[in-house]
Amino acid sequence: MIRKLYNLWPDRSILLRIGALQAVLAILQGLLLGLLVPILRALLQAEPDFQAAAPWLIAGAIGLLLYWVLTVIATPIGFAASMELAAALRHHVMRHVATLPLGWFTAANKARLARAVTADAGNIGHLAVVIGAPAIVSMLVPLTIIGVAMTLEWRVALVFLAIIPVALLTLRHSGRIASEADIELEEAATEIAGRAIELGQAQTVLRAAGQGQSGGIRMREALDEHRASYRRGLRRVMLPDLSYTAIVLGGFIAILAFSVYLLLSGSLALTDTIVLLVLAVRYLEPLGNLIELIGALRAMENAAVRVQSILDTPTLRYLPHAATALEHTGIEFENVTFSYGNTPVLSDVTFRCPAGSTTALVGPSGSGKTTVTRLIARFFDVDAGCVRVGGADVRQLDPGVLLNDIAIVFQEVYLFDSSIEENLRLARPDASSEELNEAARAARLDEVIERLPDGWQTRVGEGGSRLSGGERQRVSIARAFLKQARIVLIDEAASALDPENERAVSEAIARLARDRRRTVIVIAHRPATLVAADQVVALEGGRVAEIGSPTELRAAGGIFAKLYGQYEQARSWHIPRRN
Ligand SMILES: Nc1ncnc2c1ncn2[C@@H]1O[C@H](COP(=O)(O)OP(=O)(O)OP(=O)(O)O)[C@@H](O)[C@H]1O
Repeated sequence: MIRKLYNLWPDRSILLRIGALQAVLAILQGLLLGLLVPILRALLQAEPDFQAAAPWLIAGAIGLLLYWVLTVIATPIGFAASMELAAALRHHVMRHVATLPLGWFTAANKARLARAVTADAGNIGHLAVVIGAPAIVSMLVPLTIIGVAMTLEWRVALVFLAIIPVALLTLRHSGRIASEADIELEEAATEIAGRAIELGQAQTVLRAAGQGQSGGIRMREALDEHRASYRRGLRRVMLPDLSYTAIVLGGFIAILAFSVYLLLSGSLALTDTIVLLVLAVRYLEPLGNLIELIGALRAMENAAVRVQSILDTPTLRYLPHAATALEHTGIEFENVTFSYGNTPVLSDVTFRCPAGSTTALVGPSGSGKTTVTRLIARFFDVDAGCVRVGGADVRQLDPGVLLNDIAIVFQEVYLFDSSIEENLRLARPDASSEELNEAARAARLDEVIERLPDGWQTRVGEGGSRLSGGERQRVSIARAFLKQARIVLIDEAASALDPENERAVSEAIARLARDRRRTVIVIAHRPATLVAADQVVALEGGRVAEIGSPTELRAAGGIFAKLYGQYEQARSWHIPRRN
């Protein structure tokens, strides 16, 4: 896993440089400690021999200087490398999610994504360097010290060596538990982030329903769970951590006891005993640090697993022989079956919208109308059957080709917090001002712009909050005109707009549909839109219940006739009639 991530490093030679530098630093540290042997031997005599110690002291000073210079060089290289890895990871993840089906973007996954590109990528980059360096030091310094101890007293050196396997075994166990605790804690943290996103998105709904507090309760639950898992984690890692510390301390006591025994039995000189004990302290210190390093290493590995799990999410697949242009603008559903996860939504849906026609999609709430439009724009892929646009399976169409020719007018129109002009230009950045004006006129947006304080340059607020729902929809319809899209998918507002917007939006939709160069599919709620359609596809429970012209279906007295009656009734309640 970690190797996979290291492969993402843009310039891997930098890793070799860091590794080599750290190895040199570690060996240098060990050798500097080795210099203690001749120095202490010369100085710890009854008559200290400064002359004998002097060359070793000079060598030590030069070694220390070299150590300092190498550390100064290593620090910025490590910093640059960690930034590079984090940036490469972030780009990689963002490129990947841009190709995922829209269904993937749930609140929980948005939270995972946010953590992956912020904390996780940053930690991986940082820890890769921060752990890498001391890990090399913590391995090489003890090994160098064992080499030095061998030259002094091989039997004590063996005690040094014997500590390693026992320590590593405990370390492995402790690392596994630390890793499990870290995974649990991270899951709780992601849950908090998901709830926070959900809470932000649902504010309007929660407040409107007087449920602002219950939103807070869900958040508090997540926070409590996070705190609890933190405490659980601490309790779980405490015992293995303490055992490891006990082994390291026990190791020192063993070295001390054995060295004193050898001293008392006359086989080890006092100076060598002191040197061995100094070496033992320096030997055990990096071993002691390993417990923290292993925790950080596991945390990094877990972060890498989380990032990798996003990178492993399958992207939309493209069938071979990609079509590079639409032959016509007809749309066909052939035995389409689709579910969101395990929830079946469409079953065996078949219908055809000839090029240039207008099709009204009707059906009770939840019957799958919006899903039909999403499948045409390939926000999701069908489970079975086939959706064809311009004669080609949408999975064969280059995404650019498909979306260039499709404009979508959603019920809830999202606008960016910039000017009306910029929001419109999204549809065609190179449009001339004449084309912008024409699109605005066609969508009856010109009347709205005239009223706004700064006209075209008026900022619309986040999500378009400074415009009414109907006005936002007019912007969206103007985008469709401007884009000159040959296929338009419209989700007509189900709730009644104010009379002025109602008329303007209906007129604009009718104008879009009148142009026979366009194929229009409209999820229709207004009797006027329904009557103007060439055909009606009525869905019920995810199946096609009726297909025919509006007149035929009204006469047939089925589901369409019933819905038509309901819509008419609803209109008569909501729209004040003027006589
Ligand atoms: N992203 C999603 N994930 C899971 N289920 C979904 C998702 N979107 C819609 N559904 C479910 O799929 C079913 C069909 O939804 P769809 O929005 O297509 O119906 P609709 O006919 O357009 O409804 P409405 O008229 O209320 O907008 C519903 O039961 C809905 O809850």
